[in-house]
Amino acid sequence: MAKNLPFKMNNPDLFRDKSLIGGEWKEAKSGKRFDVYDPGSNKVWATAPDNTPEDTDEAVKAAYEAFQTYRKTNPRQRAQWLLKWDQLIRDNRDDLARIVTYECGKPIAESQGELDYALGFTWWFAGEAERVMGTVQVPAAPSRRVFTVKQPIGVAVALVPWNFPIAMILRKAGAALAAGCTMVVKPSPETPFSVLALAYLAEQAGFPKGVFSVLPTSLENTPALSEALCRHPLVKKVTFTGSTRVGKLVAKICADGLKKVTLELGGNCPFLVFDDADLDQAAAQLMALKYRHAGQACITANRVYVQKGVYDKFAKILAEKAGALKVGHGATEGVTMGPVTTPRSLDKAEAHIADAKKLGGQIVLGGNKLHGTKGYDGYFFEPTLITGAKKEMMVASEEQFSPILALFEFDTEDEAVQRANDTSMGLASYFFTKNIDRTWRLLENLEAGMIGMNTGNSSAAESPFGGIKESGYGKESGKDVAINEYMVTKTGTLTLSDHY
Ligand SMILES: O=CCCC(=O)O
Repeated sequence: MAKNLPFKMNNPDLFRDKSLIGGEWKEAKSGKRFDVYDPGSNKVWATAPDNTPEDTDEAVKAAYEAFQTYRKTNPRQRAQWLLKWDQLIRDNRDDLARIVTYECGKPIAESQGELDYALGFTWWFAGEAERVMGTVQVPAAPSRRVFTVKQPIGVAVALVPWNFPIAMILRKAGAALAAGCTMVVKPSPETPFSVLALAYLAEQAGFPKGVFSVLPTSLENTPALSEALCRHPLVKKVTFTGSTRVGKLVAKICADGLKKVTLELGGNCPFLVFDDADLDQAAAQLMALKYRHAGQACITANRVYVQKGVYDKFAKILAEKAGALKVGHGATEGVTMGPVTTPRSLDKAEAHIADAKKLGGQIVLGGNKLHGTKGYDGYFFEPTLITGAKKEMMVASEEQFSPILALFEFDTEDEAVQRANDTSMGLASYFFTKNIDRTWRLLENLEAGMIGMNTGNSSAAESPFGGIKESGYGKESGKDVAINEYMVTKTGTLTLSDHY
């Protein structure tokens, strides 16, 4: 199956290019397939079945049928399947990383890093499966006893993005499968194969047929197929990671069927650097956060506010570090920044640069599309640094999702907080300071679901992940909160007839 791939695999069976529905590998009912491009070369490297709404009913019904027995499996059994899945993913880490690189462009070392991060979820949720607990209570009515039990909610649908195709799936599926739910996944059209490979390994791990199904679809059919899944009466839970615009549509559609929803949406995250910060630490963290996957993470630093006294020095450190990035195909040895994943991101990046220039920003590094120039066929954009950024610029109000780093200057802490919070979104905020009082004030005053304090990386299986404001609702990962997203709580009340 994998013989015409542009890269070698240690385990060729891992490459799957059919849908997995109720334990069967299938073509779409229409028989149509769509092209998947390598963003590093702008070439089609494989095709996948182009499912449409007519394919959804079979997948959901199979998941519903599987749910009837899976919901009753012992939590220890579910933990054992999750641990077996975890081990198989670990054993196939390097092959999976290669697929991720050809799907979304990130350098191999970053794809491997994504696998290591993602394996935290299978491991963590294996533990969570056995620790779901209810409560027992003596209420005000003396002859009664009240208790709660938690049960899996039913068939869950996951609508997942292309920027972290392995991690986003394992974060959602780990929680759902630990809870006793079955899941139908609609991967992004850019990244079907990493999810199908995970599905193959889930089968090998022993999960029963229909517990984990995958329906790839093209960009053209994504809205209709997603809507059909969200509207299906047997679907009880929808989890979505993506833009705030689409998240609002998902919430509206799911409201019709009163489905439980988790939304991980846009970020527009601020990153504050105070005069007393360790600038080398702040710069190292910012480089990893901003240029990781060419700026395409929901929690990336979108607006970097630097206090007046260190602004020029910090800009100089960043220009040196960003200037040293090696841009190229993610599979090429030594490359530290790959392409953006879709050509649409290049258009947006160019619009942001033109707007920043018009409003007086200085492009101190990069600023140009490389795609179609100097032998770059893929969707490459130069690592870019803009100084003199202003709040009127597009880079302040829109998520860049490209390797553009915009530096804004601020004077006081109050001003920094006001500007950081001046957005409809609230996913993550970051700050760098050595002042402990300020640290506590900022933790309380910044409007975001996750606060990075002298760090640009706070994502981990053990930590609740999720935003506030228009960055969505619900939590993924972390103790209790994430698995609860896939459960319902039932209250039992017992009256004792011979109350003492
Ligand atoms: O892009 C969103 C997810 C990034 C993360 O999990 O750290």
